[in-house]
Amino acid sequence: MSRVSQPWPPVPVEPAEAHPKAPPAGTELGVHFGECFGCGDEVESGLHLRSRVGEGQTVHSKFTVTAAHQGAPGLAHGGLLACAFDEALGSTVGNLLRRPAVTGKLETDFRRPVPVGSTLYIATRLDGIAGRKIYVSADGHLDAEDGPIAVSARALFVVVGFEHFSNHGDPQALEKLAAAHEKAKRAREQREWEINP
Ligand SMILES: CCCCCCCC/C=C\CCCCCCCC(=O)SCCNC(=O)CCNC(=O)[C@H](O)C(C)(C)COP(=O)(O)OP(=O)(O)OC[C@H]1O[C@@H](n2cnc3c(N)ncnc32)[C@H](O)[C@@H]1OP(=O)(O)O
Repeated sequence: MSRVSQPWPPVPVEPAEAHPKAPPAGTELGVHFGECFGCGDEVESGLHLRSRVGEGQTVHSKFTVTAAHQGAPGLAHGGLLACAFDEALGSTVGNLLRRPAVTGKLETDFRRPVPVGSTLYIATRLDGIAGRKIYVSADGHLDAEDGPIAVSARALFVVVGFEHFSNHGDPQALEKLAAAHEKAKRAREQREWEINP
């Protein structure tokens, strides 16, 4: 079986410019939702993926594989690894472009086994935009930022309106989340004012 992939992005794209209010390089990105399986603090067996903005429309994420993430004994489950990429890619789109978007397509290449106890360093880049379609890809390096690539992924995210989440998800939980974000934003602005009135 050939490993040669289709051209990427598969359609002509515009360069993906980061939003003017996107967090700058070096920013540690917080948890976007405590109950998120990918990054949430409240999910004990979750991935607890952590991300930092890199230079030039990139984000660097990492997570450590635990026994809760096994498929074969001692090895990470492929679906769990795909989940880590969904989170890393989605966080890159959400934070750098600041547009609500959902995963339309996610493709993964599993190149090396990922043992329990290892840390996957995921480097994600924005590849381009075509209307509502955002193309993004990532490489997951084993145990170091420049370690061997164990998994690669490419995804299409589709921009949606906020009603996507209220119509199809849990509107009450969404309101609570929006209120918590607003509170955190006000606290941040207050701190910035105290430092630099
Ligand atoms: C102000 C914001 C501030 C943000 C601040 C940052 C905070 C942090 C942010 C964020 C962190 C988040 C981290 C989480 C990460 C995890 C993400 C997930 O897991 S998302 C859950 C899984 N995905 C779903 O549940 C989608 C389910 N699918 C759908 O709802 C629809 O199918 C949807 C929306 C994807 C598309 O439906 P349609 O009716 O709106 O649009 P149509 O016309 O079908 O598609 C639009 C275009 O996309 C193409 N398209 C859609 N799906 C495709 C596919 N599978 N393959 C190829 N093309 C596809 C279509 O061909 C069309 O292209 P043409 O415009 O005609 O050129």
